[in-house]
Amino acid sequence: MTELREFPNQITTIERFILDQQRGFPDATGTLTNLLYDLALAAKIIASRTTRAGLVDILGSTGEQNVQGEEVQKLDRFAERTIFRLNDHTGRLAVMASEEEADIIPIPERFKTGKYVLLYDPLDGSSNIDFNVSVGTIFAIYRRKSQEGPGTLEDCLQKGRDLVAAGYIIYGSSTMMVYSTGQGVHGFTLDPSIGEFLLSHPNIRIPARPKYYSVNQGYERYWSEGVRRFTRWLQGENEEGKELSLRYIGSLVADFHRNLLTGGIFYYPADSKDPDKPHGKLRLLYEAAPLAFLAEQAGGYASDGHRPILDIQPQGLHQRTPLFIGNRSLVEKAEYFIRTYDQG
Ligand SMILES: O=P(O)(O)OC[C@H]1O[C@](O)(COP(=O)(O)O)[C@@H](O)[C@@H]1O
Ligand SMILES: [Mg+2]
Ligand SMILES: [Mg+2]
Repeated sequence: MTELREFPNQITTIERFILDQQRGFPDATGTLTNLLYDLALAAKIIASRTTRAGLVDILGSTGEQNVQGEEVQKLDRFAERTIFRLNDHTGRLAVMASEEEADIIPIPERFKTGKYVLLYDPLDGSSNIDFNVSVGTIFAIYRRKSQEGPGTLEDCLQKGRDLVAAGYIIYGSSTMMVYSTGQGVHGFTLDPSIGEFLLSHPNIRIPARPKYYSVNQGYERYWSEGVRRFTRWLQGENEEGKELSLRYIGSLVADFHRNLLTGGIFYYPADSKDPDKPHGKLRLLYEAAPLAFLAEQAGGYASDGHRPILDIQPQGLHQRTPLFIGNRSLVEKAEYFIRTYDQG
């Protein structure tokens, strides 16, 4: 009988791992290291609610509407407050911005500002919160562009290519934190019995043989010709004999995480469903760019159907973008179908 290992061969906490990575940068001041620590702590606090969701007052709506026009869930609000309150007073940040807040989030005047910029989707997969389906948090870290003092909108509108670090937390059957500082993608699993994130998935690489495609096929009638033909190709209408299986959770973090480990493609294309959202639903700054950074670090690729997500210059805090992300061969195939069958 296979003996179940109580712990990984090597027990490495996220703190230890981040510190070891920092050693590679003699000029490092430890500020980024501490910022990642704070995000790991925020993840533990949010996980302490998600793992007891039905027992604590965290399910359901707040009755408010956010800048996206979506109903704000109690867990959206709790996650938002937790990340803000853990980062507003540390002196590490110049400014923050969140998917839930209309404007940039300044550092309170009574606190010092610092050299980094934190952008985040506090709770991703909100439509799944009340049904015990995996949800997540997504974060993106940039260096400020402005000199000193309060950070600016310009500090938040940076291309994904300029990311210093990005990652997500997934609150699922286990809680994991997956991030990259440009030195590969690494995953840590929270052991609630000791309250530590331990290294469980070092150096994640997207497998070359993809297994799944993930898209909300309920919107097919609103898709362009190119996207519809690409989907047929994924389903097996191709000479390469490729046939992928469909998986769609409806939480971007969870769909991306699965495909990162199994190989595959997630896409949320532009569609004609909602004239107010001609560029699809997902947000460039809080969702597409940070995950694109991870995808490329793991050997994959992310595109808006025409160009790399990481090369898009953001024009606004809540700019939306079509997203095709996963194995490079599949995303490039999507670009080929869109280029071939969709004008413009
Ligand atoms: O219900 P749809 O249209 O398929 O949209 C699902 C998508 O919307 C999202 O929930 C949007 O993110 P938020 O939950 O952060 O608003 C993604 O996680 C998910 O991929
Ligand atoms: Mg989201
Ligand atoms: Mg969200």
